[in-house]
Amino acid sequence: MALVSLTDVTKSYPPADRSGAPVVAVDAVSLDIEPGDVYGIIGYSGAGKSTLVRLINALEPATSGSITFDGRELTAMPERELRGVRLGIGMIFQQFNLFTSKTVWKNVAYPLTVAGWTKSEIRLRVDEMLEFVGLTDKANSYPEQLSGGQKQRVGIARALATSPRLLLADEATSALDPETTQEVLALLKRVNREFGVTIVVITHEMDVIQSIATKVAVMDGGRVIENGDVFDVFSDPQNASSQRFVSTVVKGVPSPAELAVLRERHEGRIVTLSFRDGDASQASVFVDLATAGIEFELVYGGINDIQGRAFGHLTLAVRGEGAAIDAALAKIGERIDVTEVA
Ligand SMILES: Nc1ncnc2c1ncn2[C@@H]1O[C@H](COP(=O)(O)OP(=O)(O)OP(=O)(O)O)[C@@H](O)[C@H]1O
Repeated sequence: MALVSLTDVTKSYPPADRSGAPVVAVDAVSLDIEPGDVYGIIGYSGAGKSTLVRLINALEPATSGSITFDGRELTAMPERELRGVRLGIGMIFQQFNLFTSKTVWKNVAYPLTVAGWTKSEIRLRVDEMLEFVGLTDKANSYPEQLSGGQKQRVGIARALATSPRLLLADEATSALDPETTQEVLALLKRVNREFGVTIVVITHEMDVIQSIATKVAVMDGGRVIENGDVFDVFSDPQNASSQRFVSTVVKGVPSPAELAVLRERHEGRIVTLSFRDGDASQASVFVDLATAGIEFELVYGGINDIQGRAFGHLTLAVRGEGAAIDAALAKIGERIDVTEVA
């Protein structure tokens, strides 16, 4: 059973002025987040990601549709019960949202105090969490004495202290430099693997999805326009907006401008070969070209690795006798996608 299930969920806000139309922030979204998923939700600013998060952690009611958490319908639940559900959901933020007047130790202890844990239980748990995030030596520091990465590690320790089943990370690495981002993402991977916590990662950065997510939903104008396994969406995005996001991290097919440069620099025909894990091997394709007496040169592209599975687009300049090239490309085209681009 899905841990979080959204069926046809819509959230609209009243118009800013009386003559305007309502703002549909989330539009007929259906999504299943399974236990153990690291589910990435990507979209540009205004796509509806933060609204979706507020619906999942029941901070706001949906206008229509159904949302279940662990099989329980949230939409009709009384506030007292919703509070219980929220305890099962941890949250981390772009700006960390730590209490600046409390030490690191007290920040992590806070949700446990609210949940009514005893002093000795709290002591054990806070020490355990600080050790997990590698900040035992910072227990008595204040947030302002920490780097951004350390602050987010405190945020993670605090969010996980009460052992939630779901962690919502809303642009949690957007304020961090690339190296610190990778450290925090590595920590989130451990949270997922070692504690079995399901994670929803909201971001506008595709490399965050590439590093950590197992599934991804692309949002645009309040709608989920594409979703599925990260490998499938990265290796074969179906939608123009998804293609734009993918192209920020995957060097794929050359753009028209890049193609013009390639054409100037290289003689012969230019073809793009698209490889996908499970298709023909690169070696067999190159053997086919060589046996047909075709000269070839790799001029653009690369191979990507998504969770141990490879895919990529290799653009070649090929030279040789026209009919021989046609025959070889036709033979290769039976096994992988071949696009003659110039
Ligand atoms: N409380 C609100 N009242 C009115 N309109 C809202 C409210 N919250 C969000 N919206 C509108 O809903 C749309 C989606 O906003 P949302 O913040 O969910 O997008 P987002 O993808 O999270 O963008 P960002 O990354 O900039 O936060 C926007 O047009 C926004 O102006």
